[in-house]
Amino acid sequence: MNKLELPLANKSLGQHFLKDQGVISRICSDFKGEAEAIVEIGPGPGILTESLATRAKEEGIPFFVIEKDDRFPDYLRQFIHEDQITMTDALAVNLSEWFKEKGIADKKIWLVSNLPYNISTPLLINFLQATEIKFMTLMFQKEVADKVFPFSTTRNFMGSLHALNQAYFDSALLIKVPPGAFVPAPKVDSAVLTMTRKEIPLVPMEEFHKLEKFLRLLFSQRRKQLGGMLKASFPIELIQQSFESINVPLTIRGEALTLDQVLNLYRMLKK
Ligand SMILES: C[S@@+](CC[C@H](N)C(=O)[O-])C[C@H]1O[C@@H](n2cnc3c(N)ncnc32)[C@H](O)[C@@H]1O
Repeated sequence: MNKLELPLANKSLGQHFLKDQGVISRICSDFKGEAEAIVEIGPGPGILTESLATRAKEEGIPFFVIEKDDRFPDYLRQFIHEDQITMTDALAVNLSEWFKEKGIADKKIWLVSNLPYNISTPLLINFLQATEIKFMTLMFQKEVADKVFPFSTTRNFMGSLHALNQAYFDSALLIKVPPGAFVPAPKVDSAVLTMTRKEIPLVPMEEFHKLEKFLRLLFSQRRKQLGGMLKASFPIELIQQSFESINVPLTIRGEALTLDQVLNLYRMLKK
């Protein structure tokens, strides 16, 4: 059968279709021999899905996708079976329940996505909390990738997304991707991160929301001195004591903290 022509991209669903074979094969060959099940979010017309389906078959491992755009099942059925496709809003899915339904909750799940950029951060936050996901290969807009895992600067550059991600995953840059690798070309550069869940999280998963809330506060005004900013939320003596114990002045700005310092502050100031 001839492959169906690519449909028109729907910008409101963040659709930019990958066309660069080099990028496609780098993504699809990540975590070879380690993943026990594959999940793709936002397969679209199946550009990554085709290679992922071949790999899943070769390795004899289950493969499922979640897509929101009703136009795509016809395309996806060229590569996978109807039962492997869930048509819904990925943001609304309780992933742990869904993994159970699919019979893959006890497998080491590898999640792959060329993310819809408009919702990449809330999706990532959901992925971090689904502990069945052990590996991720995710395409982000470069600026967002850089916040998750700062790779384009050599100086320390702490932020809330970076700290949250590093508490649960070890990350690295897999590949930078120029706009020309997609149709239609986005206005921004992109980057793919490869991420492995830490065996022991730096902060227990039960405290995820508490940590997230604390980090939002800590990095809410990046340019402000932390001591002054935190005064509105914590007693000054506690702030002084905490900063002394991690050996930083009250005048420090959030972005200059190390991950250890951020997490120690969290442990001392959490409510
Ligand atoms: C950047 S495109 C990637 C398409 C294809 N995987 C590729 O690599 O070329 C993002 C995909 O996510 C889908 N998408 C957008 N919002 C979604 C949502 N809330 N839930 C599930 N899929 C969504 C889009 O329809 C689109 O197929």
